[in-house]
This record gives sequence, C-alpha cells and structure tokens, in this order.
Amino acid sequence: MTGGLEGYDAVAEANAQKSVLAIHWSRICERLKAEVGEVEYRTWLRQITVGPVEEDEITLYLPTRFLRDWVRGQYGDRLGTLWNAEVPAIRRVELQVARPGSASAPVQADGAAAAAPANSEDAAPRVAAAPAPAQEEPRHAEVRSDLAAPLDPRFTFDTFVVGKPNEFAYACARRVAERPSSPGFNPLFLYGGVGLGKTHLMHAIGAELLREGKVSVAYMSAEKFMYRFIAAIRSQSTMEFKEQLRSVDVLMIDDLQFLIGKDNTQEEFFHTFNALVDAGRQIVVSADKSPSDLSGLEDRLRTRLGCGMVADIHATTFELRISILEAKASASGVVVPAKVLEFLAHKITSNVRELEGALNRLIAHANLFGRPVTLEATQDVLHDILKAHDRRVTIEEIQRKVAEHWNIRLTDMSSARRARAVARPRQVAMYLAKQLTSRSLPEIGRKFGNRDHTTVMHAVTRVTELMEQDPAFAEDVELLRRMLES
Ligand SMILES: Nc1ncnc2c1ncn2[C@@H]1O[C@H](COP(=O)(O)OP(=O)(O)OP(=O)(O)O)[C@@H](O)[C@H]1O
Repeated sequence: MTGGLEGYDAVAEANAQKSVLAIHWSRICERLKAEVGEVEYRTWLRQITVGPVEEDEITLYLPTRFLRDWVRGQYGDRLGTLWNAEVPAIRRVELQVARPGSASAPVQADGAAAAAPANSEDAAPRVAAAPAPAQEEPRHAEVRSDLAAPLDPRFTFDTFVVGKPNEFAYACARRVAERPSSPGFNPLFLYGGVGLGKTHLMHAIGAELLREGKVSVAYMSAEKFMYRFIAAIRSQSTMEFKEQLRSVDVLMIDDLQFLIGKDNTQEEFFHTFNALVDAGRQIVVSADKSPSDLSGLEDRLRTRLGCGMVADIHATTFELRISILEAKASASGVVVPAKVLEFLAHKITSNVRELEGALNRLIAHANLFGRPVTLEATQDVLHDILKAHDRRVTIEEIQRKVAEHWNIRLTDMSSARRARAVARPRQVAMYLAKQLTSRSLPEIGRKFGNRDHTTVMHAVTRVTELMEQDPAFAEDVELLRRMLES
C-alpha cells in the first residue's frame, strides 16, 4: 500500500511540476512573442515542448534536429535568461530532439492535457515528460513513380557541357549525386536565368543516383508540387501526400519561383523541407534567382534555402556556346562547318535552349533535304530566329568586331598607321559601316580618325574588288557582316 501511495505521490508531484512549469513557460512564450514577433515565434519557437527539470537545468524539446540547432543558435541564450528570470533555480537550458508525438501527452500552459496536432495554428506552449529517440526510416532504390515527373534520359552529366559559367554548379551537382546529404551541400540550390541548364543538372543528379541504385528520388516542378498539394487537400489525403514526400531520400523541386505568392503551398514545402533535411535526406531546388533575391518567398523559407550550397549558373560565354554547339552537332552526325557554329554562337546569345533549337532546326533541314549546312542556308533556314535577335549596329561595334577578328588594336581603327595588316581591316570596317549603318561617308570618315569621305569611298570600292578576287577574304567579310547585321 505504501508503495502505491508513494507511486501516487510521485505522479502527483510530477503533474504539479508540469503545471507550474507550464505557467512559467506560458509567460516566457508571451515575452518571446513580444520580442521576436508572431511570425518568428510561430516558425521557430512554438514547437518547443518543455521537459523535466533536473538540478539547475531544464530540458526543452524540439521535433527536429534542424529546429533544435536553429533555436539553440538563435535563441539559446535568451531562453536561458528568461527561464532564470522566471525560476531563479534554473540556470541552464538543455535543448534536445524529440520526434513529434513521441513525448507523452502534451500539456498546455494551464496544465490540462491537450490533443493539439504538432502543426496546428493555435497550438499552445507545450510541456511534456520524456522524449523518444529519433529513428531512421528505411531507404529504397527507386524513383517515386507516385511523385516523380519522368527524368529526361538526354539530361545526364555526360551530355552537359562544362565551361566557366556553369562549372561550379556542375561540380556541386556531381558532388550531391556522388554523396547525397553531405554536410554543406544540403539543400543544393541551383539558380540562373532561363534555359541555362538547371533542369538538365537536376535530371543528371537523379539519373546518376538511380544508376547507382541506392536511393529513392522524387523530382517535380514547383507547379506540380502545388497541384499535387491542392489535389491532396481536395481528396482529403494530405497525410498520404506528406508521408510520400517525407519518405524519399532525395527530393528535387524545379523552378521554385513558382511558389511566390502561394503561401499555403510554401508553408507545406517548408515543413516537408525541414522534415527531410532533418532526417538526413537531400533536397535539391532550382530557381531563377538566388534565395535572397526571391522576394515574395517567406523569409524563413529563404533563410532555409540559403543554408546549404547555393550555386549559380551564369549567362553563357561565346566559348561555352561554341562548345555546346560542337557537342550537339557532333552527336547529330551532321557536318556543321565551324563558321556556321561561330555565327550561331555570336548571334544567339540569350540561352542554351534557343541555341539548341536553332541548331536542331538546321540539322533537321539538312537531313530532310540532304543539303550541306552553309552560312547562306543557315541564314535562310533561321531567318525568323535571327531576325528576333537582330539589333542596331553601331560603328564602334563594327570597329571592335573587326579589330578582334584580325587581332589588331582598336585604336588602329582611327590611327594614321598605313601598314597593310592594319589598313586592310580598317577598310573592311569602313565598308561594313557603309553597308550596315545609315551613316554618310563623311560621318563614317570622322569616326575613323577624321578621315576624308573619299578615303571611305576608296575603302568600299577596294573591299568590293577584293571580295570578288579572293573567296576566303569574301567569306571573312561576309561572316563579320552576318554577325553584325541589323
Ligand atoms: N551546359 C549545357 N550543356 C548541354 N546542354 C545544355 C547545357 N545547358 C543547357 N543545356 C540544354 O539547354 C536546354 C535548356 O536547359 P534547361 O531546361 O536545363 O534550362 P533551365 O535552366 O532549367 O531553364 P528554365 O529556367 O526555363 O527552367 C536543355 O535542352 C539542356 O539540355
């Protein structure tokens, strides 16, 4: 009997302690809310559950490792001070991870048992007895067909052409494919302008991981994510959707900017994100801007997205465009002369998708009509695309391009030097200025070191003659003209 009574006393005492702690915690929460604001509080602090006090230390539980680390880093000291102010005997705060639902029935601030779900908007501060250790979930080698958009088999690391603008993003993607969830690489955030290879790299990561056969991978656009989420709400199957998402090893979400302004979907993504990273799973996200520039995404999500590795893909350079064209032309089996590739790389600078589209059209044309690809044919076949990229050319641009082409100094365009190596390119630049701009001969002459209009006239005549006599020279001039054409 005594034992029974002692047991009763212990339970009663524990409950009394919980009630008292709940009152203190409730007051601390009010202070915190006032200090950090409602949103911060709801994001980071509301999920704290109060545990036991032992000697001068109180234990607080958080549902995930990420939250625990974040709260410790951002609010650890403050929590200690506030607890000490409430209960002077408490001098230290210990933060631990407890899986949601593993602690004994949460107790609200008034001491009553609460059935509030972990994510309920109005969940009160919670006090619990003891945590249960987090468990690893089993892993499978598969693409989650219920979640995934199919991966494009053409988008692999082998077919991705690497150059200065994308080498960092490529290296990060490779690293994640080799060792998912490596510290510092989770999440991997890839960003860059339209059509520069973000999706390609994500698919390449997926393909590589599946080839290794070690993990389950889910890939979908942010738009698809939102529609899946809405559909799940409608069919009252959000739990299944969440579970599916949270059971993958690698979750890849493409074009995250789509979630701007979609607050509920962002919220869901945020929770999924935390749950996965916390369970040691890899997240890969792409967007058109860096996390800090994605205004319209909630701050806490942007903060989270920037916590791992952020890698940008820059606009292509001429060299990279040439390499990509060479690789794609060679894979097609159609011979595309270097001059045509150079011409395309000069003309279509916007993004790789357009460049690839132009080349594909040329190749299809060559295959269909069995004609060789020439500069003339290119201009014909791609008439509309090239027109869209046309722009007004200036005499300065002409001078620069011509000087680059013959490797002379730009200043020689207006210098008095008469050596042929300098004089001939200068004449070509004058000829092109006459052809491609509406400037008069005297105006052109002035731009070339105040030369007389008769000098420009002579240049035009001389270049025309030379083009008739020397096909190689004619081709050079023609190439320059096409590059500059407006
Ligand atoms: N470095 C590269 N090497 C080979 N192909 C590339 C490269 N970069 C892009 N591409 C190709 O360009 C096309 C567009 O790339 P992708 O779809 O990956 O762009 P994105 O950055 O995801 O664009 P968006 O912002 O529109 O989603 C694809 O066919 C892709 O294979």
